Amino acid sequence: MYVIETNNLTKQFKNFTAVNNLDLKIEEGTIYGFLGPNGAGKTTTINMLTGLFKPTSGNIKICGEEVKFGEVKALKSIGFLPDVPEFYPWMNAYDFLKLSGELLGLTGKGLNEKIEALLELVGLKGNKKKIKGYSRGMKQRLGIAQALINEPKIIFLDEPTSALDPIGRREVLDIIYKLRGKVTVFFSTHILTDVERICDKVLILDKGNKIIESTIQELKNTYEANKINITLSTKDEMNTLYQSIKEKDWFVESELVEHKMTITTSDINKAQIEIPKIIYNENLHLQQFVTQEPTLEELFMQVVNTI
Ligand SMILES: Nc1ncnc2c1ncn2[C@@H]1O[C@H](COP(=O)(O)OP(=O)(O)OP(=O)(O)O)[C@@H](O)[C@H]1O
Repeated sequence: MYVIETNNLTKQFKNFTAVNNLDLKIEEGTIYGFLGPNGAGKTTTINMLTGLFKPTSGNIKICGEEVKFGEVKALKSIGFLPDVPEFYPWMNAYDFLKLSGELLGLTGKGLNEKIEALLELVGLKGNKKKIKGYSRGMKQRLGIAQALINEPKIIFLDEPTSALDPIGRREVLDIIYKLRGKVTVFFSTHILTDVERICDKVLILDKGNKIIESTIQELKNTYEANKINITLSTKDEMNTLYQSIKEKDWFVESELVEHKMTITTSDINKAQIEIPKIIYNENLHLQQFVTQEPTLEELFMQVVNTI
């Protein structure tokens, strides 16, 4: 069974289509990266999945239960951290989680134990500070704890790392990673390195359309490497190599820094065979020859530029 399933999910704002016929099938326990440039339709999709926006057409099932706008039944199994979470600044983390739990009908020792475990998970245990003194990263971590308080099967995190510095981002990603296999995490972002670090599966959305959905490795396999990094002994040797390859039909461009060169090629197989032959024939001293895997960023640009 899929924990999140949508068919032809569409949202129009007047004549503008923000999300277009989106089909999702997400398996339990997945860390799912929902990727797209600004304005792609990520927040609109999350708002429909969490019952905040009524879809124009299409349907949504959460844990097999149809999501009907205005009904909370299907939403009992989800937790949600919006892109701009709101807190009561005069409270501390414990009191805030206690209030959040009580609003969901949780009480007593069970709630207390849950709060302690969540504070431990998000690194805020024993922290007595008021939320108004929190950094953005601390607020996001508290927001994740709040999203988990009702022991949801799925949590939706809308751009949880976007406004954070590298340390704050790492802390949030580490928490998400710890949830792997226990909770399904649906996490939107436009930061590609975040996705690369923790996601099992990724979907790229652009202008409301699903462009691609796959594992990161499949994505990398689909989009072949097209760069080779070469290091020779000297800059002169590098110039010799450059003169020999610049007219080749597979040569696209090169970037030279001292005795290191990155070559972009239109035919990685030919380049991998011909460059070592040239190096051998010219008596050049090869120190390093590495085919560079495309980064997710390069893939993203290729994918998003194809339509
Ligand atoms: N209430 C609304 N009324 C009209 N247009 C809207 C509304 N909400 C969103 N849009 C438009 O729908 C498109 C998708 O917006 P959305 O916020 O879902 O994108 P996003 O992928 O979350 O972008 P970002 O990364 O910038 O948050 C945008 O062009 C936006 O201007």
